[in-house]
Amino acid sequence: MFFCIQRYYLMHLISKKELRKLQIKKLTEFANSKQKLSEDKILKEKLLRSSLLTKAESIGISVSMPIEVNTAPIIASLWKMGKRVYIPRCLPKRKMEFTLYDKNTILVKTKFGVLENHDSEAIVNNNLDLIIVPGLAYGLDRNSRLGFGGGYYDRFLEKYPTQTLSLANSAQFFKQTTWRVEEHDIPIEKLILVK
Ligand SMILES: Nc1nc2c(c(=O)[nH]1)N(C=O)[C@@H](CNc1ccc(C(=O)N[C@@H](CCC(=O)O)C(=O)O)cc1)CN2
Ligand SMILES: Nc1ncnc2c1ncn2[C@@H]1O[C@H](COP(=O)(O)OP(=O)(O)OP(=O)(O)O)[C@@H](O)[C@H]1O
Repeated sequence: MFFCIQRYYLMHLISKKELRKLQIKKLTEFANSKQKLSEDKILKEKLLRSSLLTKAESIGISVSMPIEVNTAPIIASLWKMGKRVYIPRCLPKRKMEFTLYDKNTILVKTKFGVLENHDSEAIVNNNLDLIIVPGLAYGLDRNSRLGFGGGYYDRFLEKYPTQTLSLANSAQFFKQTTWRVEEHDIPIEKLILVK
């Protein structure tokens, strides 16, 4: 019986690649809605009240693209709270590091479309108290996460384990993980949901 159920679920799991494509389409449409604006606000407020955040002094957070939860107002609040904010930058071999981000930082757009700090003198810190991990989809049953497919966060977190948190709007979260989770996929410690 157990094996039959397990087989049923395996047969109905979607590949990460397929779901990525579906989610990018869904999130692109959602990005233009009023609902997204209101959910961004709710998620920001919930995050700022969470104990993981209040306890953390150094925080890793990405500069969002339009289809992601808007991190600009979150970063502004973190600065006001006196937190040290670090943003990721991609390195060769799908590696990533975090660089200090303050009001004087100049951001450069990469080929992939994200803003990064490319200053060679930037302060690098990969030992952060908390990392807010971006994603396209999250599964509530396993705290699983699907990203853009670079494998940057899984590689990074394997080397520099720390507390992780993700913000999930209504277009990003799934009650069940309907995609094939792989061995290298690191679950997110805390998911903050819009509802
Ligand atoms: N806002 C934000 N920043 C982020 C991430 C994210 O998900 N969101 N990342 C989360 O991981 C990292 C960047 N993730 C990436 C994921 C995939 C590819 C990628 O597929 N690149 C193609 C080339 C794309 C092009 O040249 O246009 C490749 O390497 O083949 C690049 C970056 C770090 N910064
Ligand atoms: N820790 C790791 N060590 C080696 N390879 C890895 C590791 N994590 C991921 N990979 C490889 O990177 C590729 C992309 O992984 P995956 O599909 O999990 O990316 P993702 O989590 O969606 O992306 P991202 O973290 O950049 O948002 C896969 O080929 C995977 O095998």
